[in-house]
Amino acid sequence: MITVAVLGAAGRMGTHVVNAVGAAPDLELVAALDHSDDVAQAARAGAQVAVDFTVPTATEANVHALIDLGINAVVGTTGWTEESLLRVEEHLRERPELGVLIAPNFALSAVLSMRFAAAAARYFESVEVVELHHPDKVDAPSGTAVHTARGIAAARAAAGIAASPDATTHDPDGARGAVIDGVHVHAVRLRGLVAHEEVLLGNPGEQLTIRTDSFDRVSFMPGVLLGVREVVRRPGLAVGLDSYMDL
Ligand SMILES: NC(=O)c1ccc[n+]([C@@H]2O[C@H](COP(=O)([O-])OP(=O)(O)OC[C@H]3O[C@@H](n4cnc5c(N)ncnc54)[C@H](O)[C@@H]3O)[C@@H](O)[C@H]2O)c1
Ligand SMILES: O=C(O)C1=N[C@H](C(=O)O)CCC1
Repeated sequence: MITVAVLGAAGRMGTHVVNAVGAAPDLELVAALDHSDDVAQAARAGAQVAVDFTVPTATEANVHALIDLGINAVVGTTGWTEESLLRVEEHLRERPELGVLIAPNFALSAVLSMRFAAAAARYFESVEVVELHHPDKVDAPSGTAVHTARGIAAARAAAGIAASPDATTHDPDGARGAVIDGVHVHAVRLRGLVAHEEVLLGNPGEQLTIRTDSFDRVSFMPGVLLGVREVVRRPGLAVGLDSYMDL
C-alpha cells in the first residue's frame, strides 16, 4: 500500500485525484490539503507520496518542503522553468532516496502528442502550436504547450533545421503569439473547453496536424496514478510522464 497526500485537494484536478486515489486498491489517501493547510500535515499523516495540483506560484515551494519532509512528489502544476527545475534537482542531491516527477500533462494522448511532434519536427519547414483551454485557467501559454515547443525546438536544433519562415514585420498587437525557443505558440481560452492542443507542421503542398483533446479531467487520472506508483522506486527528478513509460 502506498500512502498518498493531495495538495490542492479542493481544486478541479485535486478533487479528481482524491477520488482516483481513494478508488485505487493499492493506494491509501492519508491527507487532502489545500491552501490554508501546512504541508507538514502530509508528513504527520504518514504520506510516502504527495500529489501537487496547486498553482504556479506555490508549487515550487511545496516541492522543496516535501523534499525536506522526506516525501516523494508527483507534480502536475504548471509554471516550471529551467531554473526552478534545476533548483529541485540540486535539492534532491541532499535526499538521494527521493523521487520527484513533474509532468505538464498526464493524459496519454497529450504525452504521445508531444513525442510525435518532436519526432516529426525535423521533417517540416514550418511548425506552430495552438493550445486551447477552459477560461478559468490562470497561466498562458499552457505548460503542455511550453513543453511541446521546447521538444520541437530541441529536435529541430539537433537536426540543423532553420527557423520557420515568417515574413511578418508589423505585429503591434502580438497576433503572432508567444515565442518559446523560436516556436510560435497561440493560446485560446473558451468556455466549454477542458484541455486541447494542436501542433501544425507545414511543408510546400502538405500539412501534418497532431491534436490531443482532454474532454474530461478523468483523462489525467491513469497517468497520475502511474506517477504515484512509480515515483517511489525512481529516485531523482523526472520531467514528463514519458520518462516513466516504455515509449
Ligand atoms: N499535468 C496535468 O496533467 C494537468 C492537468 C490539469 C491541470 N494542470 C495544472 O494543475 C494546476 C491546477 O489546476 P486546477 O484546474 O486544478 O486549478 P484549481 O484552481 O481548480 O485548483 C488549485 C487548488 O490549489 C489550491 N492551492 C493554492 N495554493 C495552494 C497551496 N500553497 N497549497 C495547497 N493548495 C493550494 C487552491 O485553493 C485550489 O483549490 C494548474 O497549474 C494546471 O495548469 C495540470
Ligand atoms: O486545465 C489546466 O489548467 C491544464 N493545465 C495543464 C497545462 O497547462 O498544460 C495541462 C492541461 C490542463
